[in-house]
Amino acid sequence: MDQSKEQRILNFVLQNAVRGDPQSVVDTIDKYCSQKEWAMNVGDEKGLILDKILEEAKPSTSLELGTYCGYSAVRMARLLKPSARLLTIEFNPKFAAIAKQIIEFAGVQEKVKILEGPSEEIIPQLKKKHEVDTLDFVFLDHWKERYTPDTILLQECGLLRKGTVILADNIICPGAPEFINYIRNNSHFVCTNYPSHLEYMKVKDAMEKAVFLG
Ligand SMILES: O=c1[nH]cnc2c(O)c(F)c(-c3ccc(F)cc3)c(-c3ccc(F)cc3)c12
Ligand SMILES: [Mg+2]
Repeated sequence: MDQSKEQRILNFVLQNAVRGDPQSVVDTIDKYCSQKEWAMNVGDEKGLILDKILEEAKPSTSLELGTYCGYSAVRMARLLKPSARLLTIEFNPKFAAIAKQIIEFAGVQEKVKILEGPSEEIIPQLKKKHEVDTLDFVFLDHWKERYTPDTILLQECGLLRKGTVILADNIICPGAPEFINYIRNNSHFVCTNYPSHLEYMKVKDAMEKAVFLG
């Protein structure tokens, strides 16, 4: 059976990256996806914005919505302090299986837990089943139509605290206009826009940071 693009990305990592070196895994995926096959990783340019905002937040407990191949999970985990944890939710079981292998190859599996299933089902389980108190950092990078309902769900489940940082990818391309309208007109959030470009392309994109005020 023909290999999937995600399987080809995994194979390229296994053959070209350094086991246990998360930076080499990030660089190797960026090399493959910029030179061989485009893929929807946050990429190197927006990845630097993610790095800076994550380092400022110094989170103990982080949540990612949209694992895909694990690129941003590895990218974030490489910057987390040893006791910090990243939970990442992926709906597609094939993507989750690839991400598991890439996260393990990078050597960050102690910090990262992949939760397979729909975000609307898993978010309400985070406190009791996954022992989360509140979240310090949230990276929205799944389906744009879920950005707003999942942000509301996180609030309803008591998972946000004063100062929780939410960072959303793809604000321009493919765009999340409904989310932008919601979050910028919500007095419980302070928003900042970070113009950038679509991963591996010259197309304009942006990320939006929203800090929860409680
Ligand atoms: O779905 C996504 N999740 C997370 N990040 C994404 C991302 O960073 C992207 F750049 C794209 C994207 C944007 C432009 C394009 F032409 C193709 C794909 C998508 C996306 C959008 C619509 C789809 F039908 C499939 C994928 C995503
Ligand atoms: Mg994205």
